[in-house]
Amino acid sequence: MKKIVKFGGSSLANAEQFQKVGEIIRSDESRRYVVPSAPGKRFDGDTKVTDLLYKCYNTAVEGEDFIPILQEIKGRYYEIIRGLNLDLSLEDEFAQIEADFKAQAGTDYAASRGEFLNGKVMAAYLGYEFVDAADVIRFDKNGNLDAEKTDRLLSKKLAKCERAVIPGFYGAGEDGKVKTFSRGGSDVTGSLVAKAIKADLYENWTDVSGFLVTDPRIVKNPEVIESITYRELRELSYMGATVLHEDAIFPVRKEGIPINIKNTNRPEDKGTFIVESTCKKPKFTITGIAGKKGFCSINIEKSMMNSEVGFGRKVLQVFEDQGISFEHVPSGIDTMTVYVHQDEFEEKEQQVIAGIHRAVQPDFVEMESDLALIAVVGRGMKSTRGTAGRIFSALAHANVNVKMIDQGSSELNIIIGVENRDFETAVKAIYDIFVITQI
Ligand SMILES: Nc1ncnc2c1ncn2[C@@H]1O[C@H](COP(=O)(O)OP(=O)(O)O)[C@@H](O)[C@H]1O
Ligand SMILES: N[C@@H](CC(=O)OP(=O)(O)O)C(=O)O
Repeated sequence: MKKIVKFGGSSLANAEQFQKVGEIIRSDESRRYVVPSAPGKRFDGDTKVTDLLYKCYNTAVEGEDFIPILQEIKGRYYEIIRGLNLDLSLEDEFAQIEADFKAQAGTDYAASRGEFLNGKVMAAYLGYEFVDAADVIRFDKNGNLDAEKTDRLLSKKLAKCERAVIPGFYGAGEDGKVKTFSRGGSDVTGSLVAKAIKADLYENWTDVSGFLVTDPRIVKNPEVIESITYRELRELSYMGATVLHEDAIFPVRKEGIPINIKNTNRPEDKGTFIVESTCKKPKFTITGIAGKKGFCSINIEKSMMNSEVGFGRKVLQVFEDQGISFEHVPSGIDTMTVYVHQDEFEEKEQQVIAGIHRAVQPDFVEMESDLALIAVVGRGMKSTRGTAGRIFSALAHANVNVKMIDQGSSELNIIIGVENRDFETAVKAIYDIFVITQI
């Protein structure tokens, strides 16, 4: 039996958390490969080491004194080292980091040092071998993960390690330059390691007892999802359920390796199992609710749009030419609406509008910003009548105005657009109807 265990920043924020992690790993012989994140927040209002590193590096680039911030980061690691009574010095590593910051080694390199240093501490604490992710996780020249090469390098290296610590979040290009995944990317590293070692299980340890039906920052103590399919999870994590990085699913999904989300502070809780498929019926009609704020809609109207072959393609081409990806495109007979991320769209707004006018000569283009999208996801929805009806009556009761509805053809999810200010109310109302009152 081989398990890979990934611990998030909340599980490694200080020595006390490290001790819990140590106990978890030592209590099961098969927990042989460990992927740590950088130390996270120790308390509400604290700063993650990764954020301190970004700040420190930006200060260096601006030519200002970055040493006090670097000292603060060093303090975080020595607090852990001392608390664990480890005989470990990070002086050489910090001297190197200081020199590299002066030489402006890059933002990704800077951010990656959080995981690099925590990997060193973890390896010393457990007596496991340290494997630098820069040697085994490869990015191509466009900055995308080279999945095949990574798999080859990782499996070759780890075949020779009985027990190893591989820091999360980063790898390197062919030229050796360090590159990180997007935020939360240690989950992806865990998944890549799971695939490479053909793990029986990928345990992802965090500060909640599994994947919850909805975000605990919106609904107090939501129910835990016992089991969820990769497809459902992909929808939820893409739509903002931050507990697992949206790209962490692909490597393990190919191999059918289950992921178990577990709580470092309550290891006895079963957590959530993420699997390829399951005949277990979900406890409720829906599996989960997630959502994101900050979208913008561009509504295009033109009489007889329905008979103009190629209309949609021409409109979407304008977005493509500006490098903007679209989220949803609901359409009517003479209307078509494109939903995009507001931050991506705002700076190119006028070019897009001009482009649409040139491409399709619309009668009318109207925009609306500050919108939120909510995804209601569940494999059980397909076989249940009235799901959409229940959602909309709950939203009407909560006085939420629905701006857009999009039901995927898989019937796995329903996407609802609302105003940003109604977002939390809408999520609570949907949770209530399906989980609390169940009417
Ligand atoms: N549906 C959800 N289920 C569980 N946690 C969620 C969900 N949506 C958002 N979260 C948030 O995700 C957090 C865990 O992810 P993250 O902060 O990345 O943890 P870690 O530091 O362990 O990687 C939880 O503390 C919770 O606030
Ligand atoms: N430390 C990185 C990568 C990461 O995955 O962290 P965490 O596991 O704490 O979400 C970040 O803050 O983005």
